[in-house]
Amino acid sequence: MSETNGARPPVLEVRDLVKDFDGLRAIDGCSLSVQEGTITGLIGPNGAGKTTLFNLITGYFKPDSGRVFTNGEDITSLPPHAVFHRGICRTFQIPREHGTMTVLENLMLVAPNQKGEHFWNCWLRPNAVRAQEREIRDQAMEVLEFVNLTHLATEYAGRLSGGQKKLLELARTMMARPRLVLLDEPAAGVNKTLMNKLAENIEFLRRERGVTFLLIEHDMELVMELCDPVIVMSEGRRLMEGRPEEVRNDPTVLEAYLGGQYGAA
Ligand SMILES: Nc1ncnc2c1ncn2[C@@H]1O[C@H](COP(=O)(O)OP(=O)(O)OP(=O)(O)O)[C@@H](O)[C@H]1O
Repeated sequence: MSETNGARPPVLEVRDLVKDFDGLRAIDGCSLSVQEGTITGLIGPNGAGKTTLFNLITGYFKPDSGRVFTNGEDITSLPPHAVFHRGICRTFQIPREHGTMTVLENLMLVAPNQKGEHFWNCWLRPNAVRAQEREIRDQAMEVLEFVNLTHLATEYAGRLSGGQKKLLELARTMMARPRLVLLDEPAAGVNKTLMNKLAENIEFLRRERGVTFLLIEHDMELVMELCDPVIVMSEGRRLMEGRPEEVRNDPTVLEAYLGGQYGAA
């Protein structure tokens, strides 16, 4: 268990993580934590290690050293499905929808503990399986309404626009009733109207459902509007953390961006 000094442990804590790729140190002793009920921003220049950190937290990569905790439980190197079962969901920079399934089916697939997954239930308890399927469908329709995609329920997910796919990703995480959602560049490729909708939804889920968010984003307008605190990563570790306005005005942050490939995000 993580040390907590009597206080409630953070929903996510990363301690001294290191990850090398063929001699390149992508994550270099990174430590940070995310407090429950926040929308925490994770920013930093290209190549700072943000996506790699997400992959380490969610079990897609194994760290060379260091630990990851959720609510004090050590989840270092657990496989992705085990991390998911601890209430941690993520989205990807490039949405990973099932293109040949409908939008509704994409959502229904995510619901946890489906009775129909077990052969014996289908055979011995068909009514229970059907009742649960109806329940999951209703939940999926509710989620679709929330993200304004009801009119696309029967559309193949592969035919959605880039922005709609981002909303579908958020909808998929909602189906899993997560405690912590890691969003990788939710606004990238999304038009202003959909981006506002996305921001509204994220804030609603935090406020009304108690979901915590850790959000990688290059769109500083969105970060400033939505995130508090903001963590800045540079060269594989945490450079600083603060209120959005503190981060924006910090000279070391500016320097990290100017030293990076593309200047300030
Ligand atoms: N699978 C991999 N194999 C080899 N190198 C990798 C791999 N994944 C990431 N890297 C390298 O690790 C470093 C950190 O990359 P990462 O994608 O985590 O940065 P980032 O902060 O998410 O960047 P961006 O904002 O551009 O998405 C980069 O130098 C990248 O080239």
